[in-house]
Amino acid sequence: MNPDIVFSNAVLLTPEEMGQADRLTISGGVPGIELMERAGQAVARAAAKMVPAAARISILCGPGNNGGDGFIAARCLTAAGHTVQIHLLKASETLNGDALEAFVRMGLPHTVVPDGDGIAVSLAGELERADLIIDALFGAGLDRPLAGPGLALVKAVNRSGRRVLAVDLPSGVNGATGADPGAAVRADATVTFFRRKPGHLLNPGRTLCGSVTVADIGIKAGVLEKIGPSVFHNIPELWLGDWPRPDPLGHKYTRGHAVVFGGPMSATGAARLSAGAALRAGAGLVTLASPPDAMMVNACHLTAVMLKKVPGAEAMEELLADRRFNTVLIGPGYGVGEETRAAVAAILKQKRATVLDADALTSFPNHAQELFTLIGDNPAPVLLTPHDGEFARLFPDIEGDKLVRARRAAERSGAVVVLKGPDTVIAAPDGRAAINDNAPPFLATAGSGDVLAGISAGLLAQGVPGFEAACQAVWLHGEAGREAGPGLIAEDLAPALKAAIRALVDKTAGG
Ligand SMILES: NC(=O)C1=CN([C@@H]2O[C@H](COP(=O)(O)OP(=O)(O)OC[C@H]3O[C@@H](n4cnc5c(N)ncnc54)[C@H](O)[C@@H]3O)[C@@H](O)[C@H]2O)[C@@H](O)CC1
Ligand SMILES: Nc1ncnc2c1ncn2[C@@H]1O[C@H](COP(=O)(O)OP(=O)(O)O)[C@@H](O)[C@H]1O
Ligand SMILES: [K+]
Repeated sequence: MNPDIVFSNAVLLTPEEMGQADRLTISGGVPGIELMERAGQAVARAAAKMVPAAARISILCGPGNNGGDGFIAARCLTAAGHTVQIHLLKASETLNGDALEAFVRMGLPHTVVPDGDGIAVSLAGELERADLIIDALFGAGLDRPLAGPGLALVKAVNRSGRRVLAVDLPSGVNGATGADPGAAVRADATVTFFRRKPGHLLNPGRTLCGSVTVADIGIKAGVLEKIGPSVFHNIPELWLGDWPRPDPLGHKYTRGHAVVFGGPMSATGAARLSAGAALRAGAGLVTLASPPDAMMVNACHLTAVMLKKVPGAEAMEELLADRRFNTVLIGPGYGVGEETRAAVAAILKQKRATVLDADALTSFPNHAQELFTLIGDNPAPVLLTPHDGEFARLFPDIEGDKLVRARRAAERSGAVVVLKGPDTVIAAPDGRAAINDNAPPFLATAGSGDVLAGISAGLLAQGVPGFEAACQAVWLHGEAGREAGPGLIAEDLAPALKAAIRALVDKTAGG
């Protein structure tokens, strides 16, 4: 990975790390109120784009700096000719620091939400008539589930059915995990500052944010050197430097040869999907190794993918002795049980780049440590691509949010773990992690995961390092899903991959 990535827009910061960026900037000579001014002005600009001229805007302000951003936005929007109603969750006497300064600078009339578990009918009515509600209740400082008037206000906002702009995060969403313990605001748009947080990408946070924009508030990227971020947004910027560009003087063997081990006659489709995707992802050659009974059906369906008959363990070892097969994929449609465990062990002992998916994961619940030892002894990259169910079987004691679970699993197994779903997390044993957000829900279709495993193998075959190959594969899978669009089935993904790769290569003009 390019070391400059820690300064890039792909960086994600936890609320604590964002606080550190804030403190480093302030100690570097930029007053906190200046950061808050820029943040509040960015919120006002975003709000102005969401409403007509002379609109009615209700701004809900919490007791901390999130509320401070709200006061600045209120001042700017009033100056721009909008009618702004300001509601404080706590009396202004409780404000301090930059938020108090922002309140004083605002100098506009406001009301304080009375204590209790409900809100006044008049406030609920006002929210229902607003052209826009700005949620500046809680952001990075949320440290417990909402309760009392804060909770009542959030519920009223969601009941109002009006457009909502959240400041930094929808109130109630945990910036580090995306969790919404209790309740949270459902926003149409969110303006955050400097860099995104994991909670903007992990569900349910991502859905609650609506569209996210990141405003520059004058924090310099240089502060990131001290913070040392390790969690990233899975965007091309993160891994473009490792994108495998074919050597103009090369040949098919210089692009790698992936072998996919397929299942018996009754379950051949999954491995074929993987093999086709590996070829589309750029592997120079792909061989589908099948048991004898599956040869005919595979032969009837395949053209560019090559076939090899593998009647048993001995034949498998013979095939793997050929070092030109530089990447192995096993699992899709392979079958669950002891034979699969033995096959996986034989593969990992060959110390090749390896992708273990589906049945290759499901075969190990009571033998997980055995698997992790084999992975630890293999210096080549190993990718595990579980969905939540497969993950729970392999790592039954690992709990927590998705980011924490994927990172712990990677650390324990020594593999790159791709924990799949709408917000797939890719985690490396060295602590790096990336969160993906480009996958459309149409990807939840039979065989879609087999395609992802195949793309991963195709990239590993071209020599891409494990973490980067997994990130590239997950992103391309998402792009292929968007390209194929509604109504897609897994067979559509490999052809759509061509357009996704073309768009990527055109963008980088790197060929
Ligand atoms: N770089 C930065 O860190 C910047 C931060 N800014 C704003 O500052 C915000 C963070 O400010 P704060 O750290 O003051 O945090 P918040 O304003 O998000 O909330 C903190 C306050 O809310 C209370 N609180 C937390 N959870 C609660 C709950 N569930 N119920 C009731 N009260 C609760 C806390 O005790 C504290 O008083 C960011 O979200 C952003 O909007 C901006 O002003 C610009 C710069
Ligand atoms: N709601 C969703 N939104 C986006 N992507 C999804 C969603 N649900 C599943 N996916 C993706 O679809 C793929 C499904 O893989 P998997 O569960 O292994 O299915 P299969 O075994 O049928 O191939 C994964 O890459 C996953 O991230
Ligand atoms: K907020």
